[in-house]
Amino acid sequence: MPSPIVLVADPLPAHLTAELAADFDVRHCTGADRAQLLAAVPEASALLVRSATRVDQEVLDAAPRLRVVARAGVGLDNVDVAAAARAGVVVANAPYSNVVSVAELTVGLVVALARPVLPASASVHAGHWRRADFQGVELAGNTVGVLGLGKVGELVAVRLRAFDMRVLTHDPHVRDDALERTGAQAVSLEELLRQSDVLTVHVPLTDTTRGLIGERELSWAKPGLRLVNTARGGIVDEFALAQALKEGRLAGAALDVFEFEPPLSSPLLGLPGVIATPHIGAGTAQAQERAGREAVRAVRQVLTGGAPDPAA
Ligand SMILES: NC(=O)c1ccc[n+]([C@@H]2O[C@H](COP(=O)([O-])OP(=O)(O)OC[C@H]3O[C@@H](n4cnc5c(N)ncnc54)[C@H](O)[C@@H]3O)[C@@H](O)[C@H]2O)c1
Ligand SMILES: O=C(O)CC[C@@H](O)C(=O)O
Repeated sequence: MPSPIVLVADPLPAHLTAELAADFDVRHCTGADRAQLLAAVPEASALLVRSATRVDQEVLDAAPRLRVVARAGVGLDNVDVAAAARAGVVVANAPYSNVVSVAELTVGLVVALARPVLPASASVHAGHWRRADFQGVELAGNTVGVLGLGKVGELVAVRLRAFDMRVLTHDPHVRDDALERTGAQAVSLEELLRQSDVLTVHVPLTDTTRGLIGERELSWAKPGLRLVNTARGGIVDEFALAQALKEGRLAGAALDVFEFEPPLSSPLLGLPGVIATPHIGAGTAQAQERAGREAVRAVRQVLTGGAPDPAA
């Protein structure tokens, strides 16, 4: 009997896909366009993705043999989980694989907004020595608002408490034990914006969180707010954010994620005070290894008939 086909649609560590190739027919279509994906998927029993490949009804319809979609990462907004369930396809993600990496990048961005490290470095490289141009603010004593006190939000809160920041949170499903571990105080979304010097976004992108931080919410912002988003584009309205930055109501923003990636037409690109990174929250060797390993394990479990770990 021929080996089941495992289609690798986004880049994963090569040694992990090589391990799978010992037992399955592993085929790669990383960097493929939509038409190439649709052409490759009909034979596949398993599909391995990260955040770039959109697995929607059209892909599922084109894949009658598909038994598992394994997402090497946390967010499942690129997978139509309900459609997969209807088609009897297991969806598995790697919920703890990269949360430390995302939290560490977030803290780095919070620091980089408070102390203008990036423009100062560019200035020195350009041959200048302008110490007075790069005054920042201390984080100690500032208030950070953590929007979404889940796995990443909690790690960020604990790390920023160590900077002597006061931590507020807004999360409709917040658990008491998370509040205890972080020392965060739960407030409404409006109070979060009114009181925070730094707002950091850690909610998933869903129908209810799309546009959660828009014009109205930014009108509540404490003057000089600095905003960090390492969760998903689409949660923060990029046009409303750009307007608030241009009007000087916000002091800066750091974004690892954009509504459209790459964000070629984002109003935020080129704005002073904006730090932009190319969705690298999970971009560490350790996170990639863990996420890839969990995804590969899910594929193996489903294709060999073991009980799969459910997506979280
Ligand atoms: N930049 C990256 O590379 C990267 C990597 C990993 C995860 N992420 C993103 O980070 C997100 C968060 O990850 P996580 O592991 O902390 O998820 P999580 O599920 O553990 O936590 C999400 C939290 O958001 C809360 N929430 C949901 N709706 C809310 C709302 N309307 N207002 C306030 N809070 C709300 C939930 O109650 C939960 O506590 C992921 O969904 C993913 O999109 C990005
Ligand atoms: O594909 C990636 O590495 C990004 C993953 C990240 O956004 C996640 O949700 O886990």
